[in-house]
Amino acid sequence: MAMALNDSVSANAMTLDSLRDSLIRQEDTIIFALIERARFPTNSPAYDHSYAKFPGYSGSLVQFVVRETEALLAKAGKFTNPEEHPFSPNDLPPSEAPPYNFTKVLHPAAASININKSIWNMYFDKLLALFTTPGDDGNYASTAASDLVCLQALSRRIHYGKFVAEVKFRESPREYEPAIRSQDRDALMKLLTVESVEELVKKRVAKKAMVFGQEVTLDDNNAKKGKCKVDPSVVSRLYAEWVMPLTKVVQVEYLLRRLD
Ligand SMILES: O=C(O)C(=O)C[C@]1(C(=O)O)C=C[C@@H](O)C=C1
Repeated sequence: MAMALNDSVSANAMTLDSLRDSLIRQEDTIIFALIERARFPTNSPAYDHSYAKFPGYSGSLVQFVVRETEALLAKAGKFTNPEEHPFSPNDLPPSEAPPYNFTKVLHPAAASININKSIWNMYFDKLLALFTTPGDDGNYASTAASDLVCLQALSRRIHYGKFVAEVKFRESPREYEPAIRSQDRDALMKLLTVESVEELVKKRVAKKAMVFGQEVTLDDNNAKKGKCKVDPSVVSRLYAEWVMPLTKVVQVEYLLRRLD
C-alpha cells in the first residue's frame, strides 16, 4: 500500500530518523518558498480588507486567493491526505477525486487538530515584515499566491508533528502514558523536547538560507558576496521562535488525544 508520508517509508518502517529526514527536506521547500515571496515587496494592499470587493465575498485579497485556491484543491482531493491542512476549513467543497487509500498511521483524533489559525497570524503579523522589503509594485495576486505557497509549506511541516508524536509514543508508550492520562501538557512538552536537535536545526536552516540565497555566477572573481535573498538569521529565528514551538504544540495536542 502506498504511504502518504514519504514514498520510501511504510507505516512500520516509519522511524524518528526517517521523519527527521523528511523535516530536513521540507526545510528546503520552506526556504525556497520564502525566497520566491521575497521577490515581491510587502504589497500591503493584498492584506487590506478595504482594498477590493470581490462579488459575494468580504475580506482581503489574500484571504480570497487562499479560499478560492483551497476550494479548487479540495475538489481535486488535496485534503484527503492526512498531511494536508486547509486554512479555510469551513468553506471547503468535498473531494470529487477517486478516493486514495492512504496508510493509516495516526490515531483518528489527529483529524481534529488544525493550528493553521496560529500559523496564519504568525506569518502575517510577524514573519512577513522580517523578510520582505517595504513597497508596492501592484503584483497583489502573485504575491498572495506566493504567500499561500509559504503558508502551505509551513503548515505541512508544523503538522508533521502528528507523525513525530506518533512515533515517539510508539517507541516508548510507558513513558508517555502517565502524562497522557493526567493530561499534563508540561510533562508531555518536556518528554518530547530534544534540545540538541533543535540547536542543529537552527544552525542548518541558517546555513541553507545562506547557500540557497546566493547569487550564482560562472565567474568566481566577480561573484557578488553580499546579501542573501532571505536573511539567514530570519530563517533561524523563524524556526526557533515559531516553527519548532508550533510543531511541539501539535505534538502535545496529538498526544493528549492519543489514548482516547
Ligand atoms: O526531532 C524531533 O524529535 C522533533 O520532535 C522535531 C522538533 C522540530 O520541530 O524540529 C521538535 C521538537 C524537538 O525538541 C526537536 C525537534
